[in-house]
Amino acid sequence: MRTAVVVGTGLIGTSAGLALAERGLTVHLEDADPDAARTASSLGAGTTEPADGPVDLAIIAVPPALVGKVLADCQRRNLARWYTDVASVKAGPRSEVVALGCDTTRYIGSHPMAGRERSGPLAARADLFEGRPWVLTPTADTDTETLNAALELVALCGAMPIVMDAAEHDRAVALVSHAPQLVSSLVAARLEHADETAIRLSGQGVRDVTRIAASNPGMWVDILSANAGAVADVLQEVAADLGETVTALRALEAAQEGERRAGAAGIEAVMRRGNTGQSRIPGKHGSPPTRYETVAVVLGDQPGELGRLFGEVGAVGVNIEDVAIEHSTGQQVGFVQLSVAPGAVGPLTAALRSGGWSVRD
Ligand SMILES: NC(=O)c1ccc[n+]([C@@H]2O[C@H](COP(=O)([O-])OP(=O)(O)OC[C@H]3O[C@@H](n4cnc5c(N)ncnc54)[C@H](O)[C@@H]3O)[C@@H](O)[C@H]2O)c1
Ligand SMILES: O=C(O)C(=O)C[C@]1(C(=O)O)C=C[C@@H](O)C=C1
Repeated sequence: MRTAVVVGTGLIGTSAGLALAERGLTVHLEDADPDAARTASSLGAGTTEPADGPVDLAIIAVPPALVGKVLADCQRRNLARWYTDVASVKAGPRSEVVALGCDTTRYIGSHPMAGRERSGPLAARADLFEGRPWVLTPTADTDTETLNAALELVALCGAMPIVMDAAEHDRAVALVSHAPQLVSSLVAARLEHADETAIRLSGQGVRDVTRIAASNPGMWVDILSANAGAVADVLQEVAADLGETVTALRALEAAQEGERRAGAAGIEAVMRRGNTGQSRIPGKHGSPPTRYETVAVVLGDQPGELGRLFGEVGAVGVNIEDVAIEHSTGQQVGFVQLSVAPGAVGPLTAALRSGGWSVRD
């Protein structure tokens, strides 16, 4: 595979573009929002120039409810030889693809089990998929060549392919992704009106449990709408466990020692079941996660500054692994924090300073 087009250059599409471009593929970028495609391109994920003929693989990285419509449009434009999508649910998009009369021999559903609580191209990173499972959902009519193209995509992104049936996939992710997302949101929702004195004490525990509560609500309504029954089944079991846990906690406050002992046993049981469940979660396969360091650049609030900065970083030959932008209220400047490999900090700082950029110590 030598050429690809990414349709939808948000978090996942841009991360895939970065990984493929890093491995020497020519990647074309498209998005309904031209700014998103331009930003992805300035990060090094590919070009916004259209391809001059069909590419090898089209990667459709749009919200789940749009997969069918976007695939039909891409096939009508003969954008690629093979097509895949990366949506977090698989059965719903597949039904729409069939209903819209798409060529299913050249399409395979897929889902990288890697992501972040942030959306958009600026949250993308080239190593997002490294060592992660990437589900492929071929059907009887999927051409072998289509499956092979998807397997090559997974390998190029450093992920681990797992072939599954779409419905089986959706039941599995209800348990390991969709219900945990809602539980995280529910825990974080308790903080909404909490007293500031309590919030100030937040340590790593609550941060770990609520990280994904920062996720995009619109995208999750889309995902959960396509898997509501399976997620409700998991949450109903969680609710039953919660009910028993509340009863056990109330018993811990009882006057009678026997009742208190029963309460302690109930809490210990749920903690032990949690230990067992947690110990079953496999570690990240493949290479250990890379550690990055930050280079903080002061940016004037003028159009095109961000693109100019990314261009200069690219010219120095440094990969931007992550970006955070902080605007100072009432000031015409912002700070851009570029995450880069530790070895790149010195040369990048020197190059940017000599190019007239203000880099914070
Ligand atoms: N966020 C995650 O953690 C994660 C992980 C794995 C898979 N996914 C799946 O990947 C897909 C993309 O998610 P994301 O997190 O990258 O979202 P995102 O919001 O960061 O990006 C989605 C992009 O799609 C674009 N888009 C919308 N409609 C379009 C259209 N008709 N044509 C072209 N572009 C269009 C948007 O402008 C946006 O740039 C979703 O299907 C999601 O379920 C997400
Ligand atoms: O780690 C995160 O922030 C995620 O959102 C990742 C996560 C997950 O639940 O593991 C979320 C949804 C995607 O479909 C795949 C991955």
